[in-house]
Amino acid sequence: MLAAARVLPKAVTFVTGNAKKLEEVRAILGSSIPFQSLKLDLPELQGEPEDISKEKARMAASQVNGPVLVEDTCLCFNALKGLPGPYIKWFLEKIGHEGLNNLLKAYEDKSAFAMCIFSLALGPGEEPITFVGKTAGKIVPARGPNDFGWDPVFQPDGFQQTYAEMPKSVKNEISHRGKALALVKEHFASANYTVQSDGSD
Ligand SMILES: O=P(O)(O)OP(=O)(O)OP(=O)(O)OC[C@H]1O[C@@H](n2cnc3c(O)ncnc32)[C@H](O)[C@@H]1O
Ligand SMILES: [Mg+2]
Repeated sequence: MLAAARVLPKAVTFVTGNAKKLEEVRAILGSSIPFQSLKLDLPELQGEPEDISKEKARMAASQVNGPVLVEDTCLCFNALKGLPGPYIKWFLEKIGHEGLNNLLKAYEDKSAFAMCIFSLALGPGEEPITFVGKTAGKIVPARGPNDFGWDPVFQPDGFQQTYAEMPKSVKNEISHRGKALALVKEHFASANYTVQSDGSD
């Protein structure tokens, strides 16, 4: 039985400063969840990945003044007990693909996992709901086009190609982001949200 419909004042806004993330979210969600997007560089927070994602959603919801979806992405090296994790953005920016490989030079274990945590806040002051997707793999010397973050150095388990080398459709099928969004879709399917028709502002 479907839960009673929760009426949202407007469509959910996916907030990100990253055009590549938005491209993947659009490709994965298709028309399954109607959403709009807003390019906003939210602060890079510190802490546990789930807390970071939730806090991002709280900040986004108060800025948008409505329902928002955000995500925070981590790249976690098992030999480094999960680091760089949520700090991968700065590691990538400062030391690049080669530096990421060098971080693991001292270790035999090159295994890693990519993790995406989406948070949905239905409005300002509302407790965000999180959806986690993880894909296991290993860190390899860069291969493939360099158009999205650390894609060239992450080779998912069971594949001979890095994320960067594989067709986008294959990445989206198996990726951390694809898995997290499958849970977001399930949530929307069961939550039965409706959007107020006169809610434009
Ligand atoms: O505005 P937001 O959504 O925060 O966008 P961002 O680019 O700041 O993203 P994060 O804070 O989540 O930092 C994650 C870093 O990992 C990169 N990244 C995220 N998803 C990726 C993916 O699927 N493949 C490769 N790199 C990715 C991204 O470019 C950042 O450098
Ligand atoms: Mg960010």
